[in-house]
Amino acid sequence: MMDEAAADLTNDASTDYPLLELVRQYGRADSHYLMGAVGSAAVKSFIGFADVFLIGIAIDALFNDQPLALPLLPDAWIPTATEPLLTLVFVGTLVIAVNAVTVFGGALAEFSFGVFAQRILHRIRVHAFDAAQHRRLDYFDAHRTGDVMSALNDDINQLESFFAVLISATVWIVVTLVAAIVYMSVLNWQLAVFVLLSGPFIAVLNSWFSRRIEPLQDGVRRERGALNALLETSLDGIGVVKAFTGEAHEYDRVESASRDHVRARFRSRRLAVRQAPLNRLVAGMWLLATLAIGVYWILVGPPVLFTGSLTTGELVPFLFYMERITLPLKNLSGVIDGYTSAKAAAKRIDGVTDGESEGECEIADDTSNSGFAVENSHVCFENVTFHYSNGAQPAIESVSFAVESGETVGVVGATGAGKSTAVKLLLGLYDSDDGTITIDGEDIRNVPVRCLRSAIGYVNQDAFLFNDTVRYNIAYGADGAVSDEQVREAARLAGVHDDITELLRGYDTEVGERGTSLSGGQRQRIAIARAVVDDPEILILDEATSHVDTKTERIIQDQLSDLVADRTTCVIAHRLSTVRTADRILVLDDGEIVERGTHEELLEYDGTYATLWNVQIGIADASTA
Ligand SMILES: Nc1ncnc2c1ncn2[C@@H]1O[C@H](COP(=O)(O)OP(=O)(O)OP(=O)(O)O)[C@@H](O)[C@H]1O
Repeated sequence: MMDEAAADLTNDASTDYPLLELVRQYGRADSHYLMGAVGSAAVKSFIGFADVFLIGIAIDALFNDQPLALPLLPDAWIPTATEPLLTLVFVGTLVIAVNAVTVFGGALAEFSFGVFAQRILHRIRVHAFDAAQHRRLDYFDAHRTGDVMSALNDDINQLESFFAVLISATVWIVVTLVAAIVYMSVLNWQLAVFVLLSGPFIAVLNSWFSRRIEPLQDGVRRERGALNALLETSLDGIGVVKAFTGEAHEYDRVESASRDHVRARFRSRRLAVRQAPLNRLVAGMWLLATLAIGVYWILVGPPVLFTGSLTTGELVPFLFYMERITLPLKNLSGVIDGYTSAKAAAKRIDGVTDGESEGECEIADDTSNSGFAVENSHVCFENVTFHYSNGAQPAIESVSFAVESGETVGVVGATGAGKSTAVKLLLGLYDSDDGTITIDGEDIRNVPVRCLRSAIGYVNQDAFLFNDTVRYNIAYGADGAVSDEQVREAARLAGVHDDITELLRGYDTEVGERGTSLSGGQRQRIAIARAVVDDPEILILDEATSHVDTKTERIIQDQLSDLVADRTTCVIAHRLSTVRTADRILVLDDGEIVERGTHEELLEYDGTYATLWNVQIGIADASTA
């Protein structure tokens, strides 16, 4: 079963024709490939049908003494009835020419469909990824990362078979049916009408199946997403799994999710496999009935409701065409199955791309394009209240404070008090429910996200590092646009330069997945270097030195003091010595500010802060005793 806590990715509000919408949105630039492919496939199928027609005409010319009537060819080219060998060679050459056109048309169609498929998939993949990374953070609170990855990977790959194979198969089916009907009508229009009467039966049968298969395909993709999400979290937390010998538990969870996926797939296949034999049965019955009518007509005369004559040379190709129709009908169920599966994938991709994004400003090389640049970095919270979408209580309630330009403010409070939430609101990662947050007097809702965030250097509690070199991770803070010397300077400020030079490959050392080849303290300091490398106007350190010993922390603070001196800085810390020298300290409790002042003022006030301080001093005394 799917994890109930995570929302389903499928966008049920999506258009009824999500695949058509994808082609319209992303396929326009390559529509000439699509047109070329459809045209080649149509020519291939239509011309390919001429061989049987030619053979039928040859039969009547050779055995029934009828003239060789070949439409579109000048009479002077056509052999007369007195030249049977020439007739045979002539028709044989035409059949070879028809097959050559068919082979060439088929190759051209395959090539063009392939190019179109790869180009449109590239655009969808890149756009879907970009849309995903611009979704608001609460989207990722509500959906599992593995599920989103499954949409960006599995579901987009699923579309490959739609663009590269299914469109061509559909064209083939349509053209085959149209061509067969045209050729059959030319041979005998009355028998062709009889064959057409099978159409409504087949249409009703297949629409019944597709209506039932579609929700089952949605279920398949949902279960696949859930399985992927589980695989991702299990492997992501492999260290914890091993430490708690949780392998058997993880195995059971994956086994159960895989079983759910197999069941969902089985439910949809079980229905789909009945479709092909039923189509075949209807087509076979019609073929037999046509054969019976045709034989009776040739031997006895026209049956009731039929008039005129029918020759063997007409009936034989007619039956060949009917047989050729049954082939696409046999494939119709596979095409419908593939189509519903691709439609389910498209709805999930739509679930990623269609929704509220962060309103990113045009990606500009400099902030001047956006019309706003943070200058004084004066930050003000006014009566800010915020609930997480899945939280019962507000994480922040009626919070008001102002940080003057160049000031350092410390934020302390018990775990879960709302400290990190406050800075996430300042970064615009979430939007407050009530109240306003301003920078330099401008509501941050009106400041383009890119401009806002490029003005803020942020070190969060995770100190997440990318699986790349130390240099890459530090330079990331400035979009990679910094010199090696700037990277080293940032590392010095963060007190990690010496540690880096002692690594095997210095700044070129690969830090491993999430930086696991480094110590927690090294990771935090590299994250600080990343935050300061671009010389941001505002610096936010959220538990940025919690893994660093107090001596190293003091060194970092001394080194950062120059940097911090002329910029607005917000330091969140549990260790109160970290914020002791701040210009102002805010004490948060249960989402509200309960005390504010300098270290000395708060000690004198003798409230929550003083109690916390005394406890920490007591711990320090106990440890040194
Ligand atoms: N993404 C989230 N979705 C739902 N609730 C959240 C989310 N992040 C935090 N919360 C809740 O919001 C409240 C405030 O969390 P926050 O992380 O701001 O606290 P904090 O003071 O920074 O805690 P700590 O010192 O432990 O980091 C907590 O009750 C927490 O459970």
